[in-house]
Amino acid sequence: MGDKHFYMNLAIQLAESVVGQTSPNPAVGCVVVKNGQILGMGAHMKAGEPHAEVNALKQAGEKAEGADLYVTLEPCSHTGRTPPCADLIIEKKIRRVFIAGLDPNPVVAGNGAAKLRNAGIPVEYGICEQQAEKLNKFYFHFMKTKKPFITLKTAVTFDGKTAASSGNSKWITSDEARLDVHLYRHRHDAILVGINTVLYDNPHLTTRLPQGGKNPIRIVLDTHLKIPMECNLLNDNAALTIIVCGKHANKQKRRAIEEKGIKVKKMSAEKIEIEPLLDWLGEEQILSVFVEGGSSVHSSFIDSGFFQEMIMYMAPKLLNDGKGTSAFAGIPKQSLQDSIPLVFKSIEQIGPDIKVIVEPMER
Ligand SMILES: Nc1c(/N=C/[C@H](O)[C@H](O)[C@H](O)COP(=O)(O)O)[nH]c(=O)[nH]c1=O
Ligand SMILES: Nc1c(N[C@@H]2O[C@H](COP(=O)(O)O)[C@@H](O)[C@H]2O)[nH]c(=O)[nH]c1=O
Ligand SMILES: [Zn+2]
Repeated sequence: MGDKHFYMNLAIQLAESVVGQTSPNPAVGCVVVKNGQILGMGAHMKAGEPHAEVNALKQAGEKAEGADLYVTLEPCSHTGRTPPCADLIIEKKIRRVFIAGLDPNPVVAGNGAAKLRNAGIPVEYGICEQQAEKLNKFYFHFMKTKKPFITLKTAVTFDGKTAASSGNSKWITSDEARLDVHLYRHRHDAILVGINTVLYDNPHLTTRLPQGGKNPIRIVLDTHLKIPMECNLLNDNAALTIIVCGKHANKQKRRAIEEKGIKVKKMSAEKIEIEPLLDWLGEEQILSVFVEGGSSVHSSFIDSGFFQEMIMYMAPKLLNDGKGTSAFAGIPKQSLQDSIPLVFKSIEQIGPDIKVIVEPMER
């Protein structure tokens, strides 16, 4: 592995360590090297704080002059909440810049690299580009679509049920699988469930990992504001919570919920439609949403065509309950031709369960 890839992999590892905490900014890592000696390493810790290049160059100090700089995203050339990194790199007299990929943010895209070249600093890019892009797939998707990246997650028995006909669903999958789910909660900006999940499970929808983790914004789709006033989500103050309702939802109920400091988003239509919801979430700078169910919510995302990834945890349990809740409750289909083509991305065992990740096939 050439030394270019060695140092870019180190920068990617730095970026990987901060995934989940930099939104709405990308997770970025940077390494400053001269004569095979690492002079500085840095990552972007949090939106609004210094960028990865600033942190790495600070560590390198005056020795940065004539050094090489490896960074997992094209250095910014604009002043958002922080000054442009490209200018700092020029000021510090860096010799060469290596970047994994261009920044899809239209404000930056290519300008950072051009600014460096115009200042006489050669820029080479495309080093470990796929790995770096995968790291920031939420950010890249958002910059392209201005809508959040949607991950659907469901947990089913071997016969595809998410609950017995009694409504009971505790528990389908193992502690190990449920712990894996909390990693996704940490990495997504928001978690979303339907009102039935709230009525049946009274969930907290918080991230409970041994190492801690960030609680995502909690979103409940509740067209008629059926949410019980005494439920956990409205009373545990664990995270920013948004209840989404339809145009005709009861005004008194809306005010009562808002008095608890909970945001109520009233859509302009009677029912909650997915595309306008995603447009609004994008405007709110929410770049990724983990949709944890239930079946009717999953099906509305699937029938709308707005989902980028689906994770299914399957337990080695056979409920064999003909009236049990099926994982999906979409509109009736005439034939298999109407099924949605998927691509299996990975299949792995987690404890006694299996975890399958699929993506919709690009049409
Ligand atoms: N019933 C199961 C799941 N059920 C998932 C539902 O969304 C449930 O409301 C939440 O997990 C509630 O829990 P919390 O208070 O938010 O931690 N998910 C799983 O992965 N396995 C299962 O067995
Ligand atoms: N996080 C990051 C970059 N993020 C880029 O800068 C934008 C945010 O700018 P600001 O509001 O000033 O923080 C963000 O949308 C993305 O285009 N750029 C970099 O050079 N290095 C970094 O570490
Ligand atoms: Zn920057």
